[in-house]
Amino acid sequence: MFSYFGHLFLTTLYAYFGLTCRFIRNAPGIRHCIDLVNSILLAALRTGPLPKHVAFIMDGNRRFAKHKKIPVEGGHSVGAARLVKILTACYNLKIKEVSVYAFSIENFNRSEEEVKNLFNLLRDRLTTVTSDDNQSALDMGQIKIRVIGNKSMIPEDILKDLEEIEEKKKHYTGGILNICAPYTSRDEICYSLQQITSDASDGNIENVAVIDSDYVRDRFYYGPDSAHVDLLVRTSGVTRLSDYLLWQCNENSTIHFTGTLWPDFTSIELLRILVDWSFNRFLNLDDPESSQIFKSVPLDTLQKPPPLATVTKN
Ligand SMILES: CC(C)=CCC/C(C)=C/CC/C(C)=C/COP(=O)(O)OP(=O)(O)O
Repeated sequence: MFSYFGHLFLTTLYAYFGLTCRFIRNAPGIRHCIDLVNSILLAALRTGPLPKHVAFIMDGNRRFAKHKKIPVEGGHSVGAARLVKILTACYNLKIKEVSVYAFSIENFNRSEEEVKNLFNLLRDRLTTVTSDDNQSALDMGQIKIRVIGNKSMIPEDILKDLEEIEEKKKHYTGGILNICAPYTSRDEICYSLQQITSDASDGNIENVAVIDSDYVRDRFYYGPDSAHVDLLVRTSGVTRLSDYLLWQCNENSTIHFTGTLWPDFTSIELLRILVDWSFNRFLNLDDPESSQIFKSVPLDTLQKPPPLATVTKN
């Protein structure tokens, strides 16, 4: 119960904080107060349930660029800077694993120039945030970086640099950042099937019954080390999954769509989403067993079908 009221308090504090910020955040000297309230909020949020694995579909970079009348690559660049801020917030909250849809296989249909710019941006940003003198949250938090997807589609020079970064960070245990590029779930499932067929033709499968869901998952680009996704956030008002993490989202995953364009997506908005998630998880609203505690009528009596003997046919 204490925790329940703690969460109520947190939500109220958050609403107040969010409202105040909007009006006063540019006033001189106010930054310190905001940072202080922010750390109190983070500490309070950490006392409740939090997702272990959060994924983002970072959508809306080009529309942002169009609104701001800047070139498309400017939109992607602001988007990448925003990602670093969001990752910092996630790792400060001790969220163990974050996945981002940095490049869908479908994105190869964009102009050659945009594709080239996106890969360069990916390489350059990652090199900067992981360089030894950068002191970013990613490095300070000992975050392992993994490039997840069909690596054979990545230009050779970029792949070489990305693999160097992966190699340098592979022993880190503070958290995981999965950069999905070039990725689609269907491609990942096909990849797993190819591995399984190859296992079979090598004579390594004696009984087909060994091919269960863990066996299929272990042969994904993601590999066996990943947790299922607890929370998937898509920005920009588009309500599609775009072939992202179809297997990794299970029956308990929450999908959150927000109208905010990715470059405008702030850690405050992420906090609000996490408060909602945490609150729902605390009340366990999706779980009929535990939600009975909060309802006066037990759920099973609400939906009970009539006994078979009383059903009459006309
Ligand atoms: C370090 C690192 C991982 C950097 C990633 C950079 C980044 C933010 C990539 C996202 C690219 C992308 C295709 C965004 C979708 O918006 P869109 O281009 O589809 O925009 P739209 O929805 O307005 O058309």
